[in-house]
Amino acid sequence: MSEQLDYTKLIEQSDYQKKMAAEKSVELIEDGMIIGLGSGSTVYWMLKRLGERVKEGLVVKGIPSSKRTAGWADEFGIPLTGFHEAMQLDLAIDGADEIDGDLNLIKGGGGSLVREKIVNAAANRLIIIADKSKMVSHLGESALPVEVLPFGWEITAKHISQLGCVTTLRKKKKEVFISDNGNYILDCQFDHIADPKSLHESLKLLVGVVETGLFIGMTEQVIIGENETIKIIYS
Ligand SMILES: O=C(CO)[C@H](O)[C@H](O)COP(=O)(O)O
Repeated sequence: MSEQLDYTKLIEQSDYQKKMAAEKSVELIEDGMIIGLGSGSTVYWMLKRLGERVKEGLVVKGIPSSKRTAGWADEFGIPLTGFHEAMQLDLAIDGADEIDGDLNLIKGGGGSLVREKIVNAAANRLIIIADKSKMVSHLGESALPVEVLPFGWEITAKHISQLGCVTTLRKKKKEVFISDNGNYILDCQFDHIADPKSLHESLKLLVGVVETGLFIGMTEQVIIGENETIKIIYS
């Protein structure tokens, strides 16, 4: 019974930290900006707060990095646009699964890594929001998501595993998970990612690989919710 209670408390605590970091990030949004809208549960809180500011009169447009984010933005009244209207974004705000000391990231836990990378790369500044559990000394504690074409995914998985990992085809409710782009995700568990940049480059050379969840040298600032406080880390 007490174990059950502790577990519930932990969930609530990490959610609270995500909300604090997310709300802090919305302070960086100014009138007239085009914003890259990331994906995930931390971004949910950012969208909720941004929606409140839009209702108060803030004029912004967002480019969503997933269908789910587009749905939430709609729900909160945040106007959306696309790259046909804006090729350069003022700011992107996104979550992460792991963040190392150089602010390199693993992303794609929610399966939106390709669109997230396109949106984040088009932004002048990338702000990452997270709870403190996401900070790691080295990337690779959790599996690295890699989006691959469905055709021949088995052979792509074999080539990826030859780089020194165990690959698992992502499933959701026993069905193969399909990304917003109609592709598969391979979750690749390495012992330790010693050199994230060269791993990313090696993966990108493999036919069938669409994109990796390694986001190297893109982050300007990380906002971490830590218990009752906020920690900001600059690159
Ligand atoms: O990369 C992502 C989705 O593809 C998310 O940003 C990442 O998984 C973090 O999610 P959460 O905020 O729910 O912890």
